Amino acid sequence: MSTALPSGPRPEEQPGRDTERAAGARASLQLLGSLLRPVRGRAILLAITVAGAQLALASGPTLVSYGIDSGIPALIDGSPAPALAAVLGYLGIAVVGGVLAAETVRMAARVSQAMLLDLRTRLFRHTQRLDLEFHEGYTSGRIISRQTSDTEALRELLDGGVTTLAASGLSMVFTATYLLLLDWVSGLVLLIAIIPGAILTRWFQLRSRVQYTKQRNASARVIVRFVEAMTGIRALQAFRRERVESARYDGVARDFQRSTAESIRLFGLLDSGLILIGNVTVAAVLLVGGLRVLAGDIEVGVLAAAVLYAKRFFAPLAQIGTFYNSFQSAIAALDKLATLLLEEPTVPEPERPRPLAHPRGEVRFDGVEFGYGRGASVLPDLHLEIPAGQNLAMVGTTGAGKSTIAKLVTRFYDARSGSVSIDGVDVRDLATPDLRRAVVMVTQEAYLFSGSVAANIAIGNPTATREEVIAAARAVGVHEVIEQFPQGYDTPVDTRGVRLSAGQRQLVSFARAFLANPAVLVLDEATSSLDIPGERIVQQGLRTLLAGRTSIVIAHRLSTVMNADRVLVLEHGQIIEDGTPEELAAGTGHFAALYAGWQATLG
Ligand SMILES: Nc1ncnc2c1ncn2[C@@H]1O[C@H](COP(=O)(O)OP(=O)(O)OP(=O)(O)O)[C@@H](O)[C@H]1O
Repeated sequence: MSTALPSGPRPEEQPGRDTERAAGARASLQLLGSLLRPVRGRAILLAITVAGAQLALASGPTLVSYGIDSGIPALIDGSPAPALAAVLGYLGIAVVGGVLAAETVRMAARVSQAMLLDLRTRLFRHTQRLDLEFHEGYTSGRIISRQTSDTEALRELLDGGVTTLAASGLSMVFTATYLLLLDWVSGLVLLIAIIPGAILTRWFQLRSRVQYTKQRNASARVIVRFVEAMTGIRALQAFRRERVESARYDGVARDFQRSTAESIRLFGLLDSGLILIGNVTVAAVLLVGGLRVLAGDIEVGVLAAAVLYAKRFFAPLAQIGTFYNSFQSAIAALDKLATLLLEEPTVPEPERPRPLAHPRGEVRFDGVEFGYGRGASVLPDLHLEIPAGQNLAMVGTTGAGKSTIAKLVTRFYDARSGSVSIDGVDVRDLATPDLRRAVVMVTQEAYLFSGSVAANIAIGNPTATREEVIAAARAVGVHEVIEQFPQGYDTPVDTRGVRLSAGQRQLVSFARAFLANPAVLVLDEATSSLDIPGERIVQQGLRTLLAGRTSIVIAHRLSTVMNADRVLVLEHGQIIEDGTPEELAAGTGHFAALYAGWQATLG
């Protein structure tokens, strides 16, 4: 499994062509739309609540002006009702605004969490469905960031960002509107002040976009250095590279520190700039309003309200600026997620699958030509017939195409031309469950999922009873080993339970395959050298597993090869020798030389 994280801008982040961008934006919008659809009722209610809260809060200064201009004179005249109405009104909108604002947070969290849950499960199901070609090309580091940092970026935006942005925008619109209605001259002063505010915000956006990219890249480099050093810790310590690696890590960590400090400085400039513009606007409104009060054009209460409006107008701009980066990264994340969700498996399900109820296990390659992606041919023209029940061992130099043949039988990939068939049925015409029942692949890594040993074996056949699981373990010779674990078959195989040795893992994966009981077994034999008793047990288990079924084994051990019914020697995707092990060993070809070499090492 590759854990390499890309350094620098990832290919998907590099500027694409306009059409691709437009397609990406369309895909993003479609994804957002499809996530919103199930929660649209709640989202509309949320929008109404946000608008209601802002409308209520923005009416505060108007009530103040009413209180000053109408309430106080009436109070002096002995009528307290208008002043009381103003005070109670103000209290009322404070309560309504507060309640609605709190409700906004609660509702936004519910809407966003529902959308994110939907997105997360969709992502998991989708990436799980995608074929090996996709997974071999898409590094695990990237797939992890889709599920983590990208969904997190979206969460930040959906949880609070969108509502804050909407609330800020609405607050500015309502504030300006109220002021224009109350006194259009003061409103005009406010609108003029928008110009420097907008220029400053735009400047900040441009600078911060550059700075933010720098910061993200610097942060990615810190992670890459860390992951590389930790995954290569054995080599690092063995070759005493600690000092060199520390120096390299210090370098990237310092870069990250510098770019973060620069980002904070930019925020500081935006904030103080906006405060300055806000205060100058307040002074201008006060000056213009004061003169108008003196001239008798407006009342003092209106001036007070105008000053309050001017003060509250610029506050949300800083928030919009702060959210700009989150907004940017959420858009980028959405684009990447939408692109991933549009990936289609390159091995499609057949439209009209042909049944294969009782496979015998005859495998045929007819004129198969295959290469990865658009790359050169790995298998130029393969013809191969494996009768049902034959044990076939494949040997050959590295890169000869052995694993590729295995991946075509299991239909992890499709041939470019020609056909691969089982019992005369093209694998492309088999429904996935039929194919997976007929062909099982056991890989070198013998992957164990977290859970008990029994659960790991039962993956071969989820409907198997405990007796059947034990019988499978017995058959491949791992029963006694499992019995010795603290909780026997119920022992967890993760950090809470036992750590299985390489040989034990192989045996558990043999038991799993035995339980699956496929007609065709494809096996990439592990290269790991076991101690001799371990080796013998594994060999015995292997023999039981292979007995009575067709098997294609990428063989690394002489004993496996010599036990096979037939051996293929491959070179550059071509079969250069084909025969029984004895025949080939007695001949003068590649296998004979390989056999002689093996014999020599055995001493
Ligand atoms: N996912 C892939 N994408 C592109 N090329 C690949 C991929 N997997 C294998 N290849 C190429 O296909 C050729 C055959 O590889 P394959 O893994 O089938 O060889 P192999 O005989 O199994 O080798 P080994 O014994 O080293 O595992 C090699 O040239 C390899 O570089």
